[in-house]
Amino acid sequence: MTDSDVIVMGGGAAGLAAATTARRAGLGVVLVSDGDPGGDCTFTGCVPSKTLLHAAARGMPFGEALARVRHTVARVAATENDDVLRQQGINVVRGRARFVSARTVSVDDRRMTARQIVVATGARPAVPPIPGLGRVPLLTTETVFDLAEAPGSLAILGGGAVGCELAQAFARLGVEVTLIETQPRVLPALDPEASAALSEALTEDGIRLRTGTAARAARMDGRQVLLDLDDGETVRADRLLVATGRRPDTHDLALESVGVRTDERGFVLVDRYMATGVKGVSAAGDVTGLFPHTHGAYAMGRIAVTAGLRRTRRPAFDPSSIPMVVFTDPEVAVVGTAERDLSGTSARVAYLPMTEVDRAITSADPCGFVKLLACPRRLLGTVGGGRVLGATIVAERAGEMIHEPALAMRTGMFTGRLAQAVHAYPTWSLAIQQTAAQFVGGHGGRTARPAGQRARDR
Ligand SMILES: Cc1cc2nc3c(=O)[nH]c(=O)nc-3n(C[C@H](O)[C@H](O)[C@H](O)COP(=O)(O)OP(=O)(O)OC[C@H]3O[C@@H](n4cnc5c(N)ncnc54)[C@H](O)[C@@H]3O)c2cc1C
Ligand SMILES: NC(=O)c1ccc[n+]([C@@H]2O[C@H](COP(=O)([O-])OP(=O)(O)OC[C@H]3O[C@@H](n4cnc5c(N)ncnc54)[C@H](O)[C@@H]3O)[C@@H](O)[C@H]2O)c1
Repeated sequence: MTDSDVIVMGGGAAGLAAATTARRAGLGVVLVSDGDPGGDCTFTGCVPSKTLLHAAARGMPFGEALARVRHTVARVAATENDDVLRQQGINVVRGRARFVSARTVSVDDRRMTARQIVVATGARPAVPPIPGLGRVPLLTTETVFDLAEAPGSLAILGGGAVGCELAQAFARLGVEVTLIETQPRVLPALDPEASAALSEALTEDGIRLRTGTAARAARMDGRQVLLDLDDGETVRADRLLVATGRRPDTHDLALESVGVRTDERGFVLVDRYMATGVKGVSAAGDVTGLFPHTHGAYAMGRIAVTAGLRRTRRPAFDPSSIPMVVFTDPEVAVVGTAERDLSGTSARVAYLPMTEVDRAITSADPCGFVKLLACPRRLLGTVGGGRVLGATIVAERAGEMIHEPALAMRTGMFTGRLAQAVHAYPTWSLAIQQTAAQFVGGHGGRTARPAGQRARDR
């Protein structure tokens, strides 16, 4: 029996953050990982997908692009492997962890106890119950980066972040891509204008978008996959990638035996301190379903440990000002509240198309926009432009630009400060200054409008 202060189940972003935070606090830590530390982000998520997008944008041949992916994954994995963790004093145990009690975990025939246990077991691709799909050799994000050669054609189910990013990467690598999304638009959870701008870009890349329709059956015809869609069309492709979301990896943890509650999809229920309600047991990362991105997983992993250490001023997880980015070209970046949730309120919207931003004009294709949302401040009203509630940016560098409004939100800044701060010319970020100026006077004839009201001039 091994005894320690903290046992972390899972070696992905959340688990690594929990383990390193605990170690830095001087605690004895056991990290149980059933695979190489790094998890989804390093091996099957962010790192391979961003490398593939980068290689595809530079016109690399498929074989070279996939070799680049393997090389990059190995490079990142080497920064967080067992040796690196052991040097930090983290005791890495390989195997699959399972609860024996709220203080005891088993890994194969080994038992370990700790005062605190962090569940950070992540999520796995979810495959929808489409008749015939079980008999089709499908790809998921766990296998797509292992392809030895380029398929001639690829059908992708799901137009979320994975579907859009990989559709563009494969299309630019010369693969004929059809993207099928049940909702009426790609990235259905985001601002409709962002979906429209990205749809245009994906279509320009030669991707066939089939939105607002579902596959009702899947079958093989020789070596090809056939998908019968609701609207009567049959999509034929050499390979099929399923990117329809993820399910939590909790089925064999014996959570119920220790009283840890899950929602109807199996995600672990936690409060804002990442506590499960069972004393000493917390959870972090994708397994909670709260904010399924690496930086969210890191933040949750840190909080799961630090909140357990402190009685007062406990850090809490607050995703309201954490940005997320879809790394397509153009990038789509979002933080905070969306315009559709502000209709009928006193919130105002400032909008600037990239066709009016000099840096975008100097690039080949000035597509996209910046949209900032702000509301009056208590007692002060719209003085100083109010405070920032959210932003959606579609632009070549949207992923970098989004952090300025995110910081404004996090620090409760007056929106007008973004307009006052002199930005360098001609940067992409200058678009933030120009958009913010619409809350405090105007810019280029544009002023902020009430949320939910369509602008006359796009
Ligand atoms: C294709 C793709 C691209 C993505 N791109 C981005 C991006 O660009 N930016 C971004 O922020 N996010 C991105 N994400 C999301 C990001 O990868 C995840 O949000 C993040 O990796 C979640 O980390 P986690 O630690 O919660 O879970 P995971 O990384 O899944 O880690 C959980 C680990 O626990 C292990 N495990 C499971 N059960 C047990 C057990 N019983 N015992 C021991 N170990 C166990 C698992 O094998 C895994 O290694 C992407 C995801 C995908 C699929
Ligand atoms: N850049 C990033 O931060 C990034 C990139 C990729 C993935 N991720 C994360 O990884 C996770 C998985 O991404 P994802 O894109 O698979 O999930 P998702 O939930 O973001 O998107 C899944 C999409 O599939 C659609 N869908 C569901 N069932 C379908 C069906 N039967 N046929 C066609 N479409 C269907 C949904 O409407 C949705 O648009 C998400 O949590 C995502 O946030 C993040």
